[in-house]
Amino acid sequence: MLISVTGIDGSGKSTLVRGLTEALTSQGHEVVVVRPMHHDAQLLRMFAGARRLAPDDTAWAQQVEGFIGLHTCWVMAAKTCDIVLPALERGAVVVSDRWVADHVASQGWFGVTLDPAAAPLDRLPAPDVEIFVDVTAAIAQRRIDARDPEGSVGSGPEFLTYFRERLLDWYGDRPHLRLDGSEPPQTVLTWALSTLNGRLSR
Ligand SMILES: Nc1ncnc2c1ncn2[C@@H]1O[C@H](COP(=O)(O)OP(=O)(O)OP(=O)(O)O)[C@@H](O)[C@H]1O
Ligand SMILES: Cc1cn([C@H]2C[C@H](O)[C@@H](COP(=O)(O)O)O2)c(=O)[nH]c1=O
Repeated sequence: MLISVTGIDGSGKSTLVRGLTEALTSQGHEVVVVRPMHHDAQLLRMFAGARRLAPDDTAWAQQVEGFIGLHTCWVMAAKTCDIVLPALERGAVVVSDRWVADHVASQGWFGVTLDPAAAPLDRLPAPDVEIFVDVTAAIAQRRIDARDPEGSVGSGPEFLTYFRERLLDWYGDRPHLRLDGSEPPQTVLTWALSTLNGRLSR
């Protein structure tokens, strides 16, 4: 089973992923956690360098953001082939910290339109359960400020507001489990498990 956990930065995705991993492992499931969009530090420095090379050149900036957006799609494809598909084939529960929804919803902020014909997103497996941990931008920003006083890539109230609105659009009529991430972590976990345990025991 593939479970994706989606939400704006600071919404509590990683916290929920950790709770799910612990709970499902203790029930006897093999749980594999993946962060399909996570870039290593060297790649992030490369992106930052590319942005700095010509900061006032709009055409260059668009080219760089387009490259980063598309590159991330291929990172997801590679991690899916290396980690997700083999785990699903042997019957493990895969818990993914972000999935396609996160990437598609955030890219407009960077001026990037992902062309499904050029990006492999349509070929990635659809999650069996999509969990959307939803919090307001203000709550997320407070948590990010407390966690990363230096700031991080996905921060800033305007970005978070944009990202959340696009996620709400994305999930408009798609089946998903939306959880109120402003509740305490244990409450969010209990809600998620009550849905998952019904699906996993089938
Ligand atoms: N339900 C919650 N209530 C209060 N605080 C929470 C809750 N969930 C997570 N937090 C805290 O908020 C911060 C962000 O949580 P977490 O790292 O899980 O979010 P995230 O969505 O994975 O963030 P990012 O996408 O930026 O990595 C952490 O300091 C965490 O302890
Ligand atoms: C939401 C989003 C993020 N990214 C980038 C930003 C980070 O480098 C990673 C995500 O890392 P995380 O630790 O797993 O949150 O990916 C991106 O390229 N596209 C996005 O939509």
